[in-house]
Amino acid sequence: MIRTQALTKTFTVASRPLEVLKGVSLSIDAGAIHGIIGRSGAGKSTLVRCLNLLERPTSGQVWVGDEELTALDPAGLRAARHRIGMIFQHFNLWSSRTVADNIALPLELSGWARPERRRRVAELLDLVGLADKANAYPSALSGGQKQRVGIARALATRPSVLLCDEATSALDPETTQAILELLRTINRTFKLTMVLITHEMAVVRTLADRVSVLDQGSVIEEGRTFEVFTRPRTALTRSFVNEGLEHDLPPDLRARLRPAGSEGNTGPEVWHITFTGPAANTPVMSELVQRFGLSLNILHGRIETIQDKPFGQLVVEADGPPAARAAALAALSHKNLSTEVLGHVIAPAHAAA
Ligand SMILES: Nc1ncnc2c1ncn2[C@@H]1O[C@H](COP(=O)(O)OP(=O)(O)OP(=O)(O)O)[C@@H](O)[C@H]1O
Repeated sequence: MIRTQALTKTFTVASRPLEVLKGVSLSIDAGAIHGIIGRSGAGKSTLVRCLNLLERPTSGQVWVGDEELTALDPAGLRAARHRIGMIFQHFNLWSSRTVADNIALPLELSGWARPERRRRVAELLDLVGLADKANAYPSALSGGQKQRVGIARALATRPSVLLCDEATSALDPETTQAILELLRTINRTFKLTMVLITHEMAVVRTLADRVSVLDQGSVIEEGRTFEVFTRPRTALTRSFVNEGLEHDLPPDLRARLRPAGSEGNTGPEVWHITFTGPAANTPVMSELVQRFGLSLNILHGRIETIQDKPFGQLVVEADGPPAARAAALAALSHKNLSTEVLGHVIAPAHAAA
């Protein structure tokens, strides 16, 4: 449904070229929800704005359906944009228009007659649960309600694609969940293809079928969300997946944690083990103790779900001779468990020094 080929975008900032997208090729199936994650400044917003040509790429092509948007004339592009909805972090509603009139705007622009507009707006208000707010003004709505209006407006002309630029970043966690559920329902009911740009990993975990990781204008990792999150291949993706993990460690231990491989690595190590599939049902920990004579101290554990599939994460402090630890890590890898050495723990006296 959406394809980009070697997309580049260079801005000119203070008379100097700033290369923000460096050859991005994406392919997103019809009906899929595709997440794009990356650090601030990675180029996510620029990329999503290039998908509907709000931003014209410097080079490369964009297709939506069978149509190459980058080859269209202005009239063709205006027509194509009716098939691509977009929602924004700050909703972008017209404050002087009522909720119903905000939703009707794209219908007016594409020439719908008044009776059809009225019918379509009523349908959309029902869909997003705001039938009783038709005549309210945006200033009288909560953030979640404003985003519901944004979603209704984006869907007004029955697009086949919905672009979501940080759609829940301005909302509290509870409202975020409600909006994500609405987006999921819309995706399933209308088989709408969605692109989610976000820095919130929970959003991607909950909704996205696939995810691309953008770093300094290039896609460095792409795959099914479950695979990318349970087996990250790059350090950047690992840091997204492990977000918050270090904060869940006991403060005393966190203060004594040093990077793996740094000097004085004689103390216990801290391992982060991710359990997926059949291995989650085997007594892995007791095997490590019995077979390798390790002493294991469980520091933190959590079960998360990605699109309703559970996976476990365990952080343990592993003590024992280096050879036994290495053998245990090899055994974990043999069981197809993903293990990362987060670091080693130095003695309290050492840390004080
Ligand atoms: N219109 C523009 N003119 C000049 N520079 C721009 C323009 N739009 C974006 N940039 C620059 O491009 C880079 C990428 O910005 P972009 O907003 O795409 O990143 P992002 O990954 O969405 O970041 P964030 O998560 O912080 O929104 C930044 O350095 C930004 O300053």
